[in-house]
Amino acid sequence: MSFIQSLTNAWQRNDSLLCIGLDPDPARFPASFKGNSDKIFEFCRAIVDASATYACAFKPQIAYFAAHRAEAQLEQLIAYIHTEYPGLPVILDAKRGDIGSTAQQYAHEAFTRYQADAVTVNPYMGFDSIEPYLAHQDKGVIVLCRTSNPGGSELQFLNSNGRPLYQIVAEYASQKWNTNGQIGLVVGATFPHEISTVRKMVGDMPLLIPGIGAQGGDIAATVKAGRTEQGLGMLINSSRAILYASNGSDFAAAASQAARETRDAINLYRRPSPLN
Ligand SMILES: O=C(O)c1cc(=O)[nH]c(=O)n1[C@@H]1O[C@H](COP(=O)(O)O)[C@@H](O)[C@H]1O
Repeated sequence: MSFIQSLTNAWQRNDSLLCIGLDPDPARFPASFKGNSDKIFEFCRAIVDASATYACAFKPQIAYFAAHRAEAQLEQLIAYIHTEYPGLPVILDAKRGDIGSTAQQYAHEAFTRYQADAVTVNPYMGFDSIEPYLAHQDKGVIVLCRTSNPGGSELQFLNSNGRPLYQIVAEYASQKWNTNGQIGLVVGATFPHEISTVRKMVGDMPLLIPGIGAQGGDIAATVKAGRTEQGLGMLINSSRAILYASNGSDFAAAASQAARETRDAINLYRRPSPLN
């Protein structure tokens, strides 16, 4: 099944637009695991088991594994999610960007080594740096467009033929590059106005929207700006606010509660109503 099909099923099955980011930082683990990078899989497995029912996807961030020489634990984690929660997509957050021959290796890494269902990519080097990912035709390719960080504006808002550069990315991604329906875009929850602009430009294309929770993005404004007519179309990501909802022995229960509350807060605004 393609990434887009599994995502659409997961949106509906779990009644959720919440993507849970897996950014394991051993320094923030609860006391029994704290500082122990051999426990990354165990920590993430507890989070996954506690929160999968409230999620439409999981998004492990590769740096949090590679920095601790925990790539094998990342492989184990993605395999675990696929086995225990079949149909729930895993997005590898890698944000790679390189010349075609190297991008081919990065695509192999994401889709063959790690078996991810989708990957985040950086479009700065142009279409030939994205094309090798699209060769994996059932996989999703999620292109950075208007990122959540304040510094993103330095380049993404630069005037390009009368329009900010991020709009050119949205236009190329939706009209030139998306020949097989595999592409999504990253638009930060910290910029709801831009979410709304991108949504108008790209129809129902999936938007990965990080920036709620620890980065302070507003859930109501985000959902109203990004929702499609069907009340779908978004993967709204939260990582730290769920992973570290508690640093005590109740961390998994706290993550479960944070995930449920975040999913429910998102669902309040999924469909237009006289109140929203
Ligand atoms: O591609 C991403 O996932 C991403 C894009 C972006 O614009 N901003 C952003 O925060 N992210 C990632 O989303 C996650 C956000 O984490 P929290 O701020 O803890 O919810 C991190 O793993 C970031 O690397």
